[in-house]
Amino acid sequence: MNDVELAAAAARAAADVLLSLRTGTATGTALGDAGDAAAQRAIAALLAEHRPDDAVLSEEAADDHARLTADRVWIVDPLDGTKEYRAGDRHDWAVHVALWERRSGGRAGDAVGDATGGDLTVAAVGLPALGEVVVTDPAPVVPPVPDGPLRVAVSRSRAPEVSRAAAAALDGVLVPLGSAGYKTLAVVRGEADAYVHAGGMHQWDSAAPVAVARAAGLHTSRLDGSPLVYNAADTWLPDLVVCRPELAARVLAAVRPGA
Ligand SMILES: Nc1ncnc2c1ncn2[C@@H]1O[C@H](COP(=O)(O)O)[C@@H](OP(=O)(O)O)[C@H]1O
Ligand SMILES: [Mg+2]
Repeated sequence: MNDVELAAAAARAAADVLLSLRTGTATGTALGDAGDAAAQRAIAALLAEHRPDDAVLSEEAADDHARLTADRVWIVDPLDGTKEYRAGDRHDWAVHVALWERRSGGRAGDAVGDATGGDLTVAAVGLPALGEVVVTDPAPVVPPVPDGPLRVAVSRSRAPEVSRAAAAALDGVLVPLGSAGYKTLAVVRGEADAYVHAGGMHQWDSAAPVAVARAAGLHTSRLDGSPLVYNAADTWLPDLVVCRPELAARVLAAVRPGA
């Protein structure tokens, strides 16, 4: 099994346990907690079996700083959009499995290009409620823009002000959705044209979806236009823009800090 096949298998394994828990008796917070834990176990077991020497950074496990000197680090969010998952009848939640690899010659703290000496290389994002797993290879093909106003995906529970600025700059409309993975994949799958977030997030919330979005040819960056850096010591990665490349200049002009 190569890396992308492993990422997809891990996302599928997590999707299976999450879907099966959702048809059981647990509801609300108990369902969210059970889902987080079961999806973490499913992914961790596959990674440990097939890549025992790789490091892992997961929302649901202690952060082992050995990852900072490792050559290969899986960045995992076993269940992104926990609120939407536990709502029971929503489809906007996701499973994130990404691989970060050190560039040849890249050192910890390397300041060249990406500040961590490496970057995301492979990923799978599971959209269990849709029965889909979207991967970096084969790269997804973004459908053409449909007629109608441009659509900016935004957190349904904490919509940042900059998302409104982006929608205004595009003469577009806001589409409130849960899960950073689902919103990024909404742009990949042509349900939205941009996704703008600010105010807080961690590396695992965006790593796998951003890798898939990059593979699909979409623009991905921080609000200030700088690259999204993964496997940094601090897991906090608080803002991002994912959009069709032809919209990037207009979106960034509207959301840049101080704009
Ligand atoms: N201000 C913030 N601080 C920390 N995490 C945030 C955040 N805003 C969003 N997130 C995280 O990003 C993911 C998507 O959020 P949203 O659905 O609001 O867009 C969620 O991940 P989890 O569901 O894995 O916790 C959420 O917890
Ligand atoms: Mg998350």
